[in-house]
Amino acid sequence: MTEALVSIEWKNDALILLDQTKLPNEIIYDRYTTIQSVWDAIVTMKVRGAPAIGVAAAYGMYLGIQDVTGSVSELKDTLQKNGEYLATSRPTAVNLFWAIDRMVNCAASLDDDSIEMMKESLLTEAKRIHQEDEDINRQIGEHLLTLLEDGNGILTHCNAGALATSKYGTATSPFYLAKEKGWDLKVYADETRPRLQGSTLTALELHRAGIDVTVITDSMAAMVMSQGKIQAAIVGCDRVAANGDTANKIGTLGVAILAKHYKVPFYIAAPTPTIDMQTANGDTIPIEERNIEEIINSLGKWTAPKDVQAYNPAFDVTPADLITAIVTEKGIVHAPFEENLKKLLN
Ligand SMILES: CSC[C@@H](O)[C@@H](O)C(=O)COP(=O)(O)O
Repeated sequence: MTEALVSIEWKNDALILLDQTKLPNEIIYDRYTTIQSVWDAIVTMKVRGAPAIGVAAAYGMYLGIQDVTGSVSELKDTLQKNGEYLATSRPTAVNLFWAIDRMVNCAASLDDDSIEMMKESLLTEAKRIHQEDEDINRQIGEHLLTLLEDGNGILTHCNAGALATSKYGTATSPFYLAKEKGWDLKVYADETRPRLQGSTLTALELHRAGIDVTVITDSMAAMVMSQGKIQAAIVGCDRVAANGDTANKIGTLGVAILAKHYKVPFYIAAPTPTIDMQTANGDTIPIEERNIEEIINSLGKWTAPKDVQAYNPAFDVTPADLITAIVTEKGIVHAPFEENLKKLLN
């Protein structure tokens, strides 16, 4: 077991981010002191994963008001504008917009404070968002663990791990907690084309934690399920719509369809900030499309003709009827999701 990697930290008045694009080969931490650099880190996926994007955005909002010295209303206007700017970084993970709103609403609730006090309160709010994420993940893990048994094989896709969050991860949280209990879970990590978050990140963090992890290519998931090696599939999410339809990393939908075929329960690990009751269903979740070079030139060389057409949606939507349960920090939600999510959030 090697020391756990911390992907996001606030230290000496700066945001410290582990550059996830360099993993697993290099462990490089960069220091961020401007909102523009935080925006860039989100766009280039140096920080990625819905909760980590939200936490980074909250600190980015704080960094963006450092030069404001005028009135309280000037500070609020700047915060609003900065929120609109950060919101252009990535479209799918609702945690980004949720964290921006939290910071704007925090400022709105501080009418009478001096500008310095407001800045202080906004830093406290960003730190609270950061700490809450850690607490939420542990609780999600405890709920997920009640659905598993010692010795189970679990398939996961992408990285909904400690690297994508403050600690524990969401989908990976039960793996860490099972380890604390002395259970032996066997985790299969889909490599997750095209950016390989499963092999570069999930395999790395679980391997460092001494958790039994096996990397497979995405196209092997059907085979391992057909061999009876998988007792549950657990994935994270970038946005859960009001009816339970869930956007997550491209390839998740395929895993859900396979799970249904092989009668394997398919669980979404969902922190409540990732549940978006304003979006009625999956049809209106904005799906990010990324540069096609991620597909045709991502392995250090061209893997297709340079000028060929390619299509690179970064997320897909799993319809609610393929989901066995949505596991949140507040409890486990089953169908009918719309009704039960409303009850959970009230
Ligand atoms: C706890 S992270 C949940 C999701 O954000 C994760 O599964 C995922 O799809 C991440 O996508 P990414 O494009 O790497 O940001």
